[in-house]
Amino acid sequence: MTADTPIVRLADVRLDRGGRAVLRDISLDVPRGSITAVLGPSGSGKSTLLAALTGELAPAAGKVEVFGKPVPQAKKALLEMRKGVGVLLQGNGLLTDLTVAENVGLPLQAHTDLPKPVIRRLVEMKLHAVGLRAAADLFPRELSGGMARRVALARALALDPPLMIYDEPLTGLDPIASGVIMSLIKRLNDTLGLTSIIVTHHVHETMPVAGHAVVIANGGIVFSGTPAQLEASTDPLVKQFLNGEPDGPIAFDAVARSQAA
Ligand SMILES: Nc1ncnc2c1ncn2[C@@H]1O[C@H](COP(=O)(O)OP(=O)(O)OP(=O)(O)O)[C@@H](O)[C@H]1O
Repeated sequence: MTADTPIVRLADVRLDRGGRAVLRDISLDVPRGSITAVLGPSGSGKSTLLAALTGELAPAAGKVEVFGKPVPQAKKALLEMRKGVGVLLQGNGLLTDLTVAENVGLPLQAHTDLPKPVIRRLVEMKLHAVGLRAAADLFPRELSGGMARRVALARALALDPPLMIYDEPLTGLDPIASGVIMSLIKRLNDTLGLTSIIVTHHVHETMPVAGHAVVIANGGIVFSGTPAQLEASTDPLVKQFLNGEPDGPIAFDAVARSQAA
């Protein structure tokens, strides 16, 4: 992989779920060091796209490459690739019986042979990176929603993955905590030299930190460009999504409505 190789590349990808195509003709390059926002209304296929990047879902057509190589199908090779991909899941996934430090240390214990004092030191560094060093001995129930998200972020960073994927990182957070998380995502990306993909429907909170935005709707990519280009777009589909309008070319609640009618 050269410095110019995109960290993630999708070429003419089709992704199926339950025997039907959810996304078609998806082509996308994520350059090293960038922050890319993948936006789209509920049910548009954001999680499906994520599943393709982490190798949970094999493409029905086209190529999905991470770190310059096709995402492996074989279990061992896939696990190896995943060590390089930090994923912040929607639900945080913290284990309630473990302290903050123990939660953050889990990936290091599972995937390295490092001695305990080294793991402890690395955990301290990760907690410091998210501004929570003082919370090391607390249990998840003692944390606010924003703190818990930051602990989950520290854990996702534990193995120093070059690629971070954030799945709806703002769900359930108030505006202040949301602002903290977004600036943290940006700061970590820039200071640690990461590449970040943020999958979200929170357009307005995400645009200030993103360098590139992709909107998926109606089974494909309907916009790809800078946040400024997104803001200036006159495409009715993009405008409907940005303005949160129920009526327009995006049929995002078509099923619910026809059932309700
Ligand atoms: N395992 C599955 N089997 C069948 N259909 C599925 C499966 N998973 C998702 N789908 C369908 O694929 C489409 C895209 O779903 P997906 O969860 O990727 O959307 P999303 O954009 O992540 O939505 P949200 O923002 O609500 O999480 C939906 O129509 C959904 O019903």
